[in-house]
This record gives sequence, C-alpha cells and structure tokens, in this order.
Amino acid sequence: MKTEQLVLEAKEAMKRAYVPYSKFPVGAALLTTDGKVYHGCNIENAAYSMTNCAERTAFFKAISEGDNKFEMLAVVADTDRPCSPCGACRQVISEFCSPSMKVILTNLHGDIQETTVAELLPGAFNAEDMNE
Ligand SMILES: O=c1ccn([C@H]2C[C@H](O)[C@@H](CO)O2)c(=O)[nH]1
Ligand SMILES: [Zn+2]
Repeated sequence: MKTEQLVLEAKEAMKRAYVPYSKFPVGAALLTTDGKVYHGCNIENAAYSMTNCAERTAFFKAISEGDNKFEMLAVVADTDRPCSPCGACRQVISEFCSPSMKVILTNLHGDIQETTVAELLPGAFNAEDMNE
C-alpha cells in the first residue's frame, strides 16, 4: 500500500474522533504486513487523563485482534506542521515496531513528513534493558 492511501485511511479514522473537550480530532492508520489497516482516533473523557490518543487506539485494536506485525503508520490532524505523536505514543509505537519502520506524519494542508520509529524515539527503553 502506498503512503497516500494510508494517509486517506488516517483521515477517515479522524472523522470518528471523540473530542468534546479539546475539539482536536486526530486520526491514525496502522498497516499490517499482511495488508490489513487498523484505524485509530483519539477518545477523550471527562476525566481528562483517561484520554487515549489516535495512535494508541490503532495499536491496541490491532494487538487485541492478534495482529502484531506492522509495516507503516500514518497520523493526521489539523495542525500547521505534520502532526507529531506524543511521548506516550512514541513509547508504545517503539514497543511493537522495528526501529526502521516508516511513520508518515501529516496534516490537512497536505504537508507530509516521513520518519521512522527510531527517529521518533531515539534510545527508547526496551525489553533488553531489563536484566531479569
Ligand atoms: O499525536 C497526537 C497528539 C494528540 N492527540 C490527542 C490527545 C487529545 O485527545 C488531543 C489533544 O491533545 O489530541 C492524539 O490523539 N495524537
Ligand atoms: Zn499520544
């Protein structure tokens, strides 16, 4: 699947954002190695800290359905610069994806930043850091 197609999927996901508090919808689309796409949107809560970002929604949907091999992630929001994932999402992305996996950050103006999991979170803490 092409980058542009995955960006369209992320825009579709963005439409389902539940954002009564921030009014800032975000969409994510996560492509698996066998061609399946998981959509994610941000889902807020009156207890603000319970909010789940679009990126983590997509990952948690995929993992809970048994998919854990990923090829590409696209994220979109109505931002001036291409939407930048928060720190929590960067940690979750690095848990489930190879450092070289492609991540497409974009906005509604069509600005596209292609990056990688390693660039998003250099020096990520991971399982190998834990000596049982
Ligand atoms: O990359 C991002 C950045 C922010 N948000 C959400 C969290 C909250 O609902 C709103 C404002 O921070 O945007 C995401 O879903 N992904
Ligand atoms: Zn986040």
